[in-house]
Amino acid sequence: MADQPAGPPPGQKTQQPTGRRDRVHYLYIAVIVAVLLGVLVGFVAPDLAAELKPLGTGFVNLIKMMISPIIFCTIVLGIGSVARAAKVGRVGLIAIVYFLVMSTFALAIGLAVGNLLDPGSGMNLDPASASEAQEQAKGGEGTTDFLLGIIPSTLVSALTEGEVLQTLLVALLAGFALQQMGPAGEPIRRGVELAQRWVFKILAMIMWAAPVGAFGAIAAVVGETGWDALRSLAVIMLGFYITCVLFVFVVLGAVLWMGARINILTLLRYLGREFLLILSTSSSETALPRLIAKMEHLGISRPVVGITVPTGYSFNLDGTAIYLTMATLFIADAQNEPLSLGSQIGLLFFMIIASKGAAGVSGAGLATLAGGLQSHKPELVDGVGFIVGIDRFMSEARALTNFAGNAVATVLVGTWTGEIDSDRARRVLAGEDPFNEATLVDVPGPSRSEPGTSSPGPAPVTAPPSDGDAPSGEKTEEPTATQAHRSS
Ligand SMILES: O=C(O)C[C@H](O)C(=O)O
Repeated sequence: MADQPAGPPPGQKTQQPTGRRDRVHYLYIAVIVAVLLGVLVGFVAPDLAAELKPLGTGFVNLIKMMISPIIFCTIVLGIGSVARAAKVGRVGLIAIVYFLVMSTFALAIGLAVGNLLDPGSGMNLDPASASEAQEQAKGGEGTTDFLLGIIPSTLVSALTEGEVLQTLLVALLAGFALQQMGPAGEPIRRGVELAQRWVFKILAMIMWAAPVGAFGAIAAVVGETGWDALRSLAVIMLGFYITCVLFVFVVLGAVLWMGARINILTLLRYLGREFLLILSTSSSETALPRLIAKMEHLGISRPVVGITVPTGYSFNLDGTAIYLTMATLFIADAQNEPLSLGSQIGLLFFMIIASKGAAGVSGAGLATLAGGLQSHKPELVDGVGFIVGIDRFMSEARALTNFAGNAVATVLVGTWTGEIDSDRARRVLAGEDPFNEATLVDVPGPSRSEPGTSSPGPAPVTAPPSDGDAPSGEKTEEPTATQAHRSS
């Protein structure tokens, strides 16, 4: 194995402060217990279960309120990475084109599998509270109205109304304006970066309400449709996991082999420790600093890693993309509102844009789904409540797939631009040149928001994953992995 063993090396302490890690595990266990309790209540006391529905709706609303700030920060900072990527010419262009193609392909796969499995059909759920939105939607609007609707009444109302397209428009303008300001805009960029950390912290706090939301949502769904609900939820969950596995091994595997003649298994094995980390935090961003370090260790040049990894974390979230289309079809079918082919194509195009506002922190995929539906198919948005009970488990698969997608992207961009030392890559993947965890303290190069900027000396390490609620890219305020080792 090229990497060091997945567990802590002998004699060294585990890399995370265990107290914080345990908190994440408690949350995970709490969600599982809540889901089981919800199923029980749904079967035993369906009337009571119906009364519990607001718990799920409340949780979805909490998530929904986060969508505008998440999209705004992700896009504003993402524009910075794309602009910098574009400046470095070929590398940036190749990365951006690859991201667009692959994430669109992932969205299309989600649609295809959603159609194939038809997981929501037979649930016949009553979208009662969605009726108002439905009426609104059925009111119909022409193309002109639609286009005019993308323009918010004020710059800030885009952020307060929760309209995805309006938020995207304002975020794009803000991002490009910031770029044009050059160094003078640096304080604002830092402000947005801080705001992003703040927003992710709020999202992490909201995730602590997940057990309550999951309990209410599952109880209400099971109370309404009994075994059908469980069957449908099991089908979508299993279907999503299998799709992600196939996507990683077949799609990414084939592209990686054709593009770089590297076996996906050896790459995944090299990144084994990071996958474990993501599994325990349900957030791909927690492994971002380590991905940067490991890709450089693999022999990919620092500028390529510095451009591809951070930009990919904004624009290449393959797992989230698969989820967005698949979950939308599930919700539509569950509410007996199946989407026509035209509608599905419209959804695809909408999600190509909306998915770029997603982020690699736990719950972000659900927020993007809720926000996307709110803007594109308001009659479906309440249906997010049906799926919220199992979101924590979906989040894992999203995060793992997102991470694998960005690792493969980095190797491919490195290969296509001739910026990889192939001999070194071969040696590293063969286990002849193992990654040294100690180098993590001195990871040089960019942070998430400063792609492409390679610092001459050691840069402050972005925080190693410390808990499921810390977004990545945070400058460390806690001991880094190796600092923790050293001080222990
Ligand atoms: O971490 C990610 O990449 C995705 C996240 O876990 C999510 O819940 O959407």
